[in-house]
Amino acid sequence: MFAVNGSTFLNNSLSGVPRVFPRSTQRVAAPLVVVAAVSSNGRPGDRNVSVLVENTSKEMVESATSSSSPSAIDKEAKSTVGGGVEDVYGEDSATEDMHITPWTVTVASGYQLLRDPHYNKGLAFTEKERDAHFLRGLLPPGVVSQEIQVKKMMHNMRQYQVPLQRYMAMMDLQERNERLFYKLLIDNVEELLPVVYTPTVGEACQKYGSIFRQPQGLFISLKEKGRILEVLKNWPEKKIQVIVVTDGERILGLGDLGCQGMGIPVGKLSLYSALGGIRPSACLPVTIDVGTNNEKLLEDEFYIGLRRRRATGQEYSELLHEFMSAVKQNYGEKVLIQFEDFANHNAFDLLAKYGTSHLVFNDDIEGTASVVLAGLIAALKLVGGALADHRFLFLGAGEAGTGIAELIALEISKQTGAPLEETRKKIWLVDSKGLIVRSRIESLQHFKRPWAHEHEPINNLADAVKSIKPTVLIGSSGAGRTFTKEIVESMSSFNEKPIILALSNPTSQSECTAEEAYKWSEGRCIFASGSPFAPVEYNGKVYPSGQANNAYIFPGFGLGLIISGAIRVHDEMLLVASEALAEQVSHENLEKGLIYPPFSNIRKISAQIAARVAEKAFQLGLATRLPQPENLVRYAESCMYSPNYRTYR
Ligand SMILES: NC(=O)C1=CN([C@@H]2O[C@H](COP(=O)(O)OP(=O)(O)OC[C@H]3O[C@@H](n4cnc5c(N)ncnc54)[C@H](OP(=O)(O)O)[C@@H]3O)[C@@H](O)[C@H]2O)C=CC1
Ligand SMILES: CC(=O)C(=O)O
Ligand SMILES: [Mg+2]
Repeated sequence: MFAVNGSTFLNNSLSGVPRVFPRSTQRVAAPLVVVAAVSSNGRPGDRNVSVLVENTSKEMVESATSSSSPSAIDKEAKSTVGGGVEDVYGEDSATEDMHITPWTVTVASGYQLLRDPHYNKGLAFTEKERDAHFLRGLLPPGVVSQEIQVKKMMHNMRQYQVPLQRYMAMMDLQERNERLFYKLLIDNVEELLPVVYTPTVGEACQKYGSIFRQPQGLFISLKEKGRILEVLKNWPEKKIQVIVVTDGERILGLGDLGCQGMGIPVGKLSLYSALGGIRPSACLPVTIDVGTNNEKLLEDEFYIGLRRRRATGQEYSELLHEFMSAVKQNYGEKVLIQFEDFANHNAFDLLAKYGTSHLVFNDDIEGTASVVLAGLIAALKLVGGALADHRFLFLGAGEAGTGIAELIALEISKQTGAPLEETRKKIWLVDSKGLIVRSRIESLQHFKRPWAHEHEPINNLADAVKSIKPTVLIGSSGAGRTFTKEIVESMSSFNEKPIILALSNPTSQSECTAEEAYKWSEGRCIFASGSPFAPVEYNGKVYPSGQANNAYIFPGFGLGLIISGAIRVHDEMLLVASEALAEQVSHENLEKGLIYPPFSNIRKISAQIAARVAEKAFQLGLATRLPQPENLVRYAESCMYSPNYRTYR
């Protein structure tokens, strides 16, 4: 760490680039707005705001609207008045040739309240609320609790045989009754995670155009170049804390899905709220549409995005730069921007470029690294030895593969004191052309070069396994069924307990299934996968397997950044997040062969991760939420969003 011009540089970064940050940013509480008024510039986003009726008196509405009411418009103007009888706000007194602002100030009551997903409670509105909020007659007379609503929804969900129908039912619920959606997801996380997240979200993105009903998130396309700040202001929520952004070029292991990648930021942010307790209103899903190279989508009449091939080079980077600048201008220094499912030829560069000026996190590179390191730390309790005693082989040398590799090397270096260049030598990667070796260095992308060790060329994984004899085999290729019987048997021939992680998503792209891994290793392997597999029965024994997915990390990681008011991400935070997650793996989990804790406990786990990340932010001088809270775990828990209904006056 070193200081230049009042900024501190941390020269230790997964992206290989020092992260830089100013030291003196203070947290400033935003004023509480009770009644939203029509803005003087007539922006729709500022204008059409619903507030609960109990907060609003007639005088407040009048005073809030008077400054910009069209009654202030020059009444001397000629021409006819086109609106008939003058309305209460004076809008109709504007003559036909005048420009007017089409604004409304409404209270969320009656019919509108039932259609506002933030406030709607459906049949759970009490008798008193039905009276106070003009709901009489708009609902059937029965009153039910939120618990009964959850029970009914789960009953209905289980009737659907097709996963995509469940996904659509969940999205409909999110659009209709947000709190019920989150209550359902939190209380049934293990059952519903595969619906709103991988694998089903993958299929949803592939078919996004045909299942599209209501837009979710913010779409920023090349058409909006030069106006991105304006577009951000169209989003109805103002206090954004986390943005998940994709350009749709590498959606899970499914490739370029263009604008239809929107399912991913929407899904990830649902997990931010359900698993990490970030308020839904503070979350903003964004898809940047620069076109797609997916010919099938370009020809699909239901495709929702720009019908052009992807912008690259300057056209691409200018749009991204405008977006990054607009975000900072609109939301300030402490909004977390999570890059998700960008192709690797952009992902590493974006992380390096904006890591020094924004609070950015690449989930595929950094979140995945942290979750896999956690699983490996836990697995050591089953296989023995220290990390440094193991040999690692990856199939896939992209974002996930090289990100994980770098964090493992960093952890070994931290534990042993050996230089990073040395610890990297324990790690080998195979890409589509074979083992990454020194003789290939000239043709390698920059993020692969640190892994080009001395070795004769090998062009396939099976031979690489035989030659390297890894103790840990990690699949991060996006290529399904690539861990063959021969490969798993080979791993099992020189390891008593081979560690095999098939990280690729969705299930169709998994390098092998749980059943294959346990069967081919005769029940000896320690297995986890990116998408979930049901427990496997082999030789009379049941083997449950864990989910090695960054969903364990990013919600708690983001919470930690937010509650500490962190202004930059640092690799040390990834390491402590891994340690915190590994500590949550119990003896009972390990006895079953599980190297991750169950998701059912995830909010408590996220609070632990958040506390450690926040603590690290304070230690590094990156936190701005001062003074530091005494008990960070309790503080993290107290900050978490609860989906329980609120009582309306
Ligand atoms: N479980 C989790 O939490 C996460 C899982 N993932 C999953 O990991 C997968 C990869 O993601 P990411 O790293 O971002 O993707 P990238 O495109 O960055 O990297 C893919 C890598 O796999 C290599 N590859 C592709 N096909 C083959 C093949 N048949 N044989 C050998 N190597 C191959 C590519 O080789 P080349 O470079 O030569 O083209 C490249 O090195 C995806 O399926 C994604 O869903 C990603 C993030 C998190
Ligand atoms: C899990 C995830 O981020 C991915 O597969 O891309
Ligand atoms: Mg991803």
